[in-house]
Amino acid sequence: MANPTSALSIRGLYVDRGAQPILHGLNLQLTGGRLAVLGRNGAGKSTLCLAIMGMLPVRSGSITLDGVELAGKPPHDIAAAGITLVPQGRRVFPSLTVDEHLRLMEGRRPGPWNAARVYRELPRLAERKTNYGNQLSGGEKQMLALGRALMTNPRLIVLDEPSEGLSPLIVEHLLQLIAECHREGTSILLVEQNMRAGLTAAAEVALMSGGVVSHTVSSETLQSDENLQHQYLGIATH
Ligand SMILES: Nc1ncnc2c1ncn2[C@@H]1O[C@H](COP(=O)(O)OP(=O)(O)OP(=O)(O)O)[C@@H](O)[C@H]1O
Repeated sequence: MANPTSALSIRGLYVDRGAQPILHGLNLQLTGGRLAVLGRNGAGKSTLCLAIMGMLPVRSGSITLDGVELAGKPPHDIAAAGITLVPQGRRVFPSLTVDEHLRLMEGRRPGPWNAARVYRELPRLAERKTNYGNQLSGGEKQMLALGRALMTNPRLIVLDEPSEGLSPLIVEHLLQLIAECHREGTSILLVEQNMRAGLTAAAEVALMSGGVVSHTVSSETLQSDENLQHQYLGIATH
């Protein structure tokens, strides 16, 4: 039996980038512990992730975690509330070592994750402990971005396209670790263009286009509906 997970509720979210409106009254509910958000390039997925983390201003709307309003709060308050983001592109510092990245996050929130456990679960990082960010491969950077996020012992982890540019083997390893976090009670919001990764990670999928969530469907429904795949992910039907 999984531990109880936190509920994320987003209602009527409007977010702009510069003068351009990007999210247009987006609604999303994560109540079952794991939700994948799938959509094509430009659907607004990264904008959503950054807005949840307080890294883009919310024009209007509500973002709550277990009923506590977070919209309009700065990123450090949102991190303190237990949300962590694994950003698109990994954002690893070129001149910090693997170990320094992890130590930066040490002791932020109590919980089962510490550097020893990150090294145990991601042994490749232990081998690269003294290497600098700019010496890591794409897969190693993604492992570090995930390890660093886990060091904060999050209640909700938001992952923005973690599978981008990685081999299927590495993606599988990361998804296994994410599933383990979920079993321990962390809620997972996995944003992807890669349908396979999204379907593996969650039983429920929010389909995003044009800055809103248009449908929320089960992963079985998406898997069997080629029209939906074509419409939201641009996967060719035949
Ligand atoms: N820094 C920025 N300044 C202004 N507009 C931006 C910026 N970043 C993205 N946009 C615009 O916001 C819209 C949504 O982009 P966003 O990155 O959220 O989409 P996405 O679904 O994550 O796609 P991708 O997978 O390509 O990142 C796009 O029209 C994009 O051109």
